[in-house]
Amino acid sequence: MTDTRPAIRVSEIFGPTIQGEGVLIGLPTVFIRTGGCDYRCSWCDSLHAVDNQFRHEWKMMPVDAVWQSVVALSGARPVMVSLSGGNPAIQPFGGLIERGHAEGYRFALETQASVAKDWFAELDVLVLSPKPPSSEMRTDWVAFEACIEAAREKPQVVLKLVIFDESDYAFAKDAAARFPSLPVYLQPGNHTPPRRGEEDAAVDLAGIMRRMEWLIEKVTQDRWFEARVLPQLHVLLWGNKRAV
Ligand SMILES: C[S@@+](CC[C@H](N)C(=O)[O-])C[C@H]1O[C@@H](n2cnc3c(N)ncnc32)[C@H](O)[C@@H]1O
Ligand SMILES: Nc1nc2[nH]cc(C(=O)O)c2c(=O)[nH]1
Ligand code: SF4
Ligand SMILES: [Mg+2]
Repeated sequence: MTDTRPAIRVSEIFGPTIQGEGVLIGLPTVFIRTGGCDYRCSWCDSLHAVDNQFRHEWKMMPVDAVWQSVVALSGARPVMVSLSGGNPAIQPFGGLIERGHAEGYRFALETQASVAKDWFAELDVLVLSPKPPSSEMRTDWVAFEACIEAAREKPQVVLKLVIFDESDYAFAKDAAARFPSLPVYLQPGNHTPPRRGEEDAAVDLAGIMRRMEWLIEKVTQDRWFEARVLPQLHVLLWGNKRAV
C-alpha cells in the first residue's frame, strides 16, 4: 500500500543545542531544518537549506521518521523543537506538532512570514522575521499579516529583525510600528556567512560586535526601550559551523 501521509523535506535535524537567537535564546532546543525557500536573502547563513545546488542533501521524510529522529536526539525527554529552514512554512508540519504535543514537546517556528498556514495556530512560539533592505528581498505585508492571523490566540508571536545598516534599522522601526503589540528582537547581521556550504569560513566576530555596539547606541539614543538587542549566540560560540 502506498503511504499517502505527508512527507517533510528535511535538510538536517540536529541538537539538542541552545537556541542562539531571539526570545528563546539559551533554551535547549532540537532543530528541524527544512529544505527549500521562497526567498534568497543576499546574506542568508543557511544556503545549504535554500540553494538548489544542495537539493541532493535534502530528504523527503515521513512525519514518523522525523519524529523518531527528534525523540532519539532528545532521549525521549520533552524539549523545545525549532522548525527552521529554508522556509519551514512551506512544509506540512501540522501532524508532527500534534504528535509532539501529545508527548509534551513544544514547537517554535522561524519564518520570514511570506506564507501562512492554518497549523501556525498550533505552535507555541511563532517568530516572524521580515527581511530588511540589505537582504534584497521585499516584504509583502499582506502575507505577513495573514501569518499573524493564522496564529490566532495560542502561540506567542514575536518579531525578529536582522540589522546591517541604517536602512535596515529604519525598516525595523517601521515594522515594529506596524505591529506595536509584538515584542521586538534585533540581531546584528553576520556579514561573513558560509558561502557554498563552506562552514569553516571564518566569521568576523569583531565586526559583528562593532555592529552590535552601533545597534545598541541607535536603540538607546532613540529611546527605543521596548526593543531587545541580542547577538546570534551560536555564531559567537561556534562561528559558521553547521548544525549547532
Ligand atoms: C536561516 S533563517 C530560516 C528561517 C526563515 N527562512 C527566516 O528567514 O526567518 C533563520 C534566521 O536566521 C537569520 N539570518 C539568516 N542569515 C543571517 C545572517 N547572515 N546574519 C544574521 N541573521 C541571519 C534570519 O533572518 C532568520 O531570522
Ligand atoms: N543554535 C542555533 N540557534 C539558532 N537559532 C536560529 C537558527 C536557525 O538557523 O534558524 C539557529 C541555529 O542554526 N542554531
Ligand atoms: S528567508 Fe531565511 S532561509 Fe530563506 S534565504 Fe532568507 S534567511 Fe535564508
Ligand atoms: Mg541560523
